[in-house]
Formats: sequence, C-alpha cells, structure tokens
Amino acid sequence: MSIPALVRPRPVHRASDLLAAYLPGSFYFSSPRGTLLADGVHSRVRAAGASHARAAAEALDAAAAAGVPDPVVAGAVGFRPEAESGLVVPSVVRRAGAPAVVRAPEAESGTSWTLTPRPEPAHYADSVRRALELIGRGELSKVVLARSLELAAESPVWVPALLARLVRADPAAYAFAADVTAPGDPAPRTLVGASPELLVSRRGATVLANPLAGSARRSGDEAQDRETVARLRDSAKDLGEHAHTAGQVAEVLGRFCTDLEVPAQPEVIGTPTMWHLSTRITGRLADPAAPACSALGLAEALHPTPAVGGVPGPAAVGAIADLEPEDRGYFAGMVGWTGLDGDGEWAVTIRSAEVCERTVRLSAGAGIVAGSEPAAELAETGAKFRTLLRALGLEGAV
Ligand SMILES: C=C(O[C@H]1C=CC=C(C(=O)O)[C@@H]1O)C(=O)O
Repeated sequence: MSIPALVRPRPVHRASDLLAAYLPGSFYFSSPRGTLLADGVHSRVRAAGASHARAAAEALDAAAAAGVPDPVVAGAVGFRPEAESGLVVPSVVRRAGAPAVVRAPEAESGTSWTLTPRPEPAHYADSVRRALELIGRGELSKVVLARSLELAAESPVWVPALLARLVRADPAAYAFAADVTAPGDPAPRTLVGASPELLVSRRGATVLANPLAGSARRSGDEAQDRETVARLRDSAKDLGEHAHTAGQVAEVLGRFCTDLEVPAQPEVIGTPTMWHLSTRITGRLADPAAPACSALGLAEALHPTPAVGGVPGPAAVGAIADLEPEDRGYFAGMVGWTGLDGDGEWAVTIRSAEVCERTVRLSAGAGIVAGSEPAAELAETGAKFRTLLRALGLEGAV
C-alpha cells in the first residue's frame, strides 16, 4: 500500500486579490508562472561578497526549522550585487496563478511633475560615441549603456496603484514591487517595474532562461509594426547584439546542465511598448540539490548577462562605471524568489523605477555594438522609458 505524501495545503488565492493586497513594504512578483505576495520579515539574507545563494539556502533551512510555512527568499539584488541587495525570508507567503487579462485602467492625470534627465541626452550620446571608440579599438564587443529620468511629483507616489497599472497593462510581464529602503533614505524606497526579461526560472531539474537583446519601438499601428518586426528580424546589428547575449547565457547554463536546447534563431516578442529579439533556452540540471543550482544560484552565475552588461563581461562592467555618471542602483539587477527546494524565478530589473516618496527614478539601457548610432540608442532608451511613463500617465512627456 502506498502512503500518501504529506503535503501542506496551500491557501487558494486569486491573482487579482494578491495584487489588491499589495502594500509598500510587501514583496510582489507575478509572471506567466504565477503570482507571489510576501509580507513581514522572518529573517534577512546577508551574503558575504557577491554570493547570495549559499546564505539564502542557510536562511531557508533555518526558517523551515523555525516553522515558517512555505519559506522563500525574496527580493532584489542590484546591478552591483556586492553594493545593493535586499533579500529576506518573509513571514507569510501567499501564491496564486498568473495575472488575468483585464482592461488596463487609465493612468492618473492631473499630477504635475518635473522631469530631469540624468545625464542630459547630449551627454548620453557622447558616452555612446566613447563606447564605440572602445569597440573600435577591440577592447569591447558590446556594452549596455543606461540613462535615467528623475521625476518629482507634487505629492507622494502611491506605489500600489502604479504596480496595478503595470500588471494590467501587461499581465505577461515579470511585474514586481520590492522594498529596497537603504539606511539614510528619507522615506521607504520601492523598486517597481514590469520586465519582459526572464533571467532564469527553475522547476525541479528543468531550467528556462529567456535572454532579450535587439530592440525596436512598438508604434501601435499594425502595418508600421509589421514592417518594424520584419526589419528587426533581419537587422545584422540587432542579431549580432542578440547573439552575444544568448551565447553567453547558453554558455553559463551549459556549465550546470546535462542537456541544453538553444534555438538557432531568435524570435521576436512584443511588449505593449517594444519589440525584442528573444531566445528561450531550456536545460536539465545535472545536480539540482547543489546550492549553486538553486534558482538564485543560477541567477547569480548568469548576472550580469550581456543584456545589461556586455562582452567581455569585466571590461564592459568597467566601461559602464567609467561612462555612466550615475550608479545604477537596483536597475539592471535581478528580482524574484527562491524556495526551500531550490525552485524559483528571477527576472532582470529593467523597465523599472525606484520610488521614494515624491520621486521616481526610472532607467533604461541599450546595447552598443559596432554599427550603433548615438541618436538611435538615445531614442531606444527613450522608447523603453514608456513602460513606466505610461503607467504614470506621462507618456509623451519625453
Ligand atoms: C537594458 C534594457 O534592455 C535590455 C533588454 C532587452 C533589449 C535590450 C537592447 O536591445 O538593448 C537590452 O539589452 C532596458 O530595457 O533598460
């Protein structure tokens, strides 16, 4: 006679209820795989140096021993993991299915904002030129250069409403809101966004990564978008930019997997505001029990992919430090969760903003390769801002 496995029944929630229950300080993450809302802090995960996976595994074991139901490590890690990290084991986790498609609510209007580009567009274009010189000298093949928009509202920004608009505008996105308050912040700080890019997801021994690179603005006009997609699919510059990213992600995952499936050609995927070249890479883990093979361990091994860093990686990270006047903070890092069994899901923190009371700092980057044009990269980063600007009711402001 077989003995039924002991299972802890999970409460059943609706994705829309979890979204409605989000409050600043909670952790929210939704994707086509499901929705997770986490509250309270059972413990904080403090990693020595850049490696969080081992500290996370220890924190999860301790939480399970203390009786925390369904323990997960959740939160965000910045572009420079040694500088910014906000990972916790929450006290309570609620899960639901993927967000449903509903009519996106109109963004608030009537708030007046001041907008400050950081750096000035001309400075960004100049940085692109300098990156092209490095590429011309053979020091780099690709580097992603980012810029930010700093917005200030008249009154505090209500993050739950902003998150709800992001989720409803694109229920298939990796949508998130994570508390990233740092000592010295005048008020709570939240990282919020709707990323199209899955860094890595793990379910049992199966892993999936979905690197994106190579982009075009989505106009909303069907005929024009058909042309744009056809051009993107054939663009040697974008295909090259994409190959750097997909190749590196496949190479890193190959170290952990017994078999890996990498499509020969990227496909084009769309968000409400952009088109991207996309490669879905799947693999089977050789040793799923190793902490390095947890979803967080794999995410750390992959970060920064050339979708946010460049090739070769260390030279690109150095060039970013030299050419970008502002620190990236949590932009172009990772956000997600990992459970006790090592399963989980981590997205790249792009199409995101850090919100602190009345201020919103949103950032976007573009991959620079031989053949890139400063004006086009400036326009591409501007187009990428639209995910957040739309949700703030500010599209067309830049
Ligand atoms: C760095 C960003 O996008 C990355 C992901 C998709 C396409 C990209 C590109 O075409 O440059 C970027 O690598 C961003 O949105 O800020």
